[in-house]
Amino acid sequence: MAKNVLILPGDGIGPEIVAQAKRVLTLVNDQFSLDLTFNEALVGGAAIDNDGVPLPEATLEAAKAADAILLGAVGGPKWDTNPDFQIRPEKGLLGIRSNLGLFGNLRPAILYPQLAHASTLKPEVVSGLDILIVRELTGGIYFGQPRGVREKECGIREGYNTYVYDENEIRRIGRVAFEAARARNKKLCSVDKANVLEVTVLWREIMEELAKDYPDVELSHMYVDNAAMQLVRAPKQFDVMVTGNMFGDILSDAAAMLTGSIGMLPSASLDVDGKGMYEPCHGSAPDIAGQGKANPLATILSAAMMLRYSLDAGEAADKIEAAVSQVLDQNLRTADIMSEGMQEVSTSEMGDAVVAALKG
Ligand SMILES: NC(=O)C1=CN([C@@H]2O[C@H](COP(=O)(O)OP(=O)(O)OC[C@H]3O[C@@H](n4cnc5c(N)ncnc54)[C@H](O)[C@@H]3O)[C@@H](O)[C@H]2O)C=CC1
Ligand SMILES: CC(C)CC(=O)C(=O)O
Ligand SMILES: [Mg+2]
Repeated sequence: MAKNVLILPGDGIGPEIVAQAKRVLTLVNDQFSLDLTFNEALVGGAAIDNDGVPLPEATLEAAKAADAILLGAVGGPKWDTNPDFQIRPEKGLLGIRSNLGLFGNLRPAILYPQLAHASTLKPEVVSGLDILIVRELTGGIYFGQPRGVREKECGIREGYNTYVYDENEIRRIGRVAFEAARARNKKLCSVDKANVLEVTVLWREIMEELAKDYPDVELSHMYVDNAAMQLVRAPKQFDVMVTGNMFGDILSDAAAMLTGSIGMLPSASLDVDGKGMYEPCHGSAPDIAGQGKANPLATILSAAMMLRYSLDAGEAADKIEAAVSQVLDQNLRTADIMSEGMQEVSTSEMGDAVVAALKG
């Protein structure tokens, strides 16, 4: 039966990187007779420009109807000064995540051995790195109410947000993380700030409670400030990390650099049934948009995750990941992962190389 993939290019480098991932998907669709169909819709700044809102009703309906979603990135300076905070590109992305219940964000940080020298960290610190950050995606301070900017009685303005998780939200992301750890090296580190924030005292308590169901998984806890430090000091001590929305956002960008570039880090955002949206961990990179400099590999690897997790096409996913490895073996590098002796290529040339490797 045909399966529909909704493509949301978004803003900045979004359309450039998604175009390369779509070429790859179109090719494996033929090679593996996957019977995929593709639709496209607007989200983020592109949707604000066209429809006046970052998440048009038609886009949300198409997202709900799709079997899987591939997103580029949203945002950019053009919309950053919009006085109505609801009419910001990022609200479009957050709206899809919450409306579709995509609470489970998997962000694997894997160092391709060919890129050991592209990382800003010493090769011996990062070589062989393979960690998974499990980030809660539809709760925490990014969604908590109340929020806003108000005026105090004295006339001074104050901004406020609410960091809130209920125990069910913690339990369901905890289960995702324990299951992932069970399928990997059976080590789970829960990251919190339980020395300061009550919400994360509860988080820690629920993780401990869940641990009783997973006696084969070794659970540890770490404060987020230490976790940020440990990630750059000795990242290979981690197997799976689980944390809330904001801490996961920050730690995964830090983890991205361990792999050589944020342009290498894919992600999956899954609901309770495993339906998902797939996107690179980075943003719309306005500083390099339109210049053919963006690394499309995180998006191509996100497409591979989509095939594996939502479209029952694990073999096609394996083939894409092998093709990415092959182009790195050919010494082809976009600017962000460029190092001495390598050949610098543009976004579309990197796409050409992956397509050529897939055609073998
Ligand atoms: N998922 C999403 O759609 C996200 C959107 N954003 C939005 O993106 C915009 C820019 O945010 P920034 O903080 O600058 O983060 P960013 O991730 O867009 O860029 C940070 C740095 O990494 C570089 N970079 C990012 N992706 C790259 C790639 N594929 N290849 C090569 N270099 C790459 C950029 O050139 C920039 O120097 C903002 O409007 C922000 O809100 C930020 C993060 C996630
Ligand atoms: C809404 C996004 C801008 C959040 C983000 O940075 C991310 O999901 O990585
Ligand atoms: Mg982020």
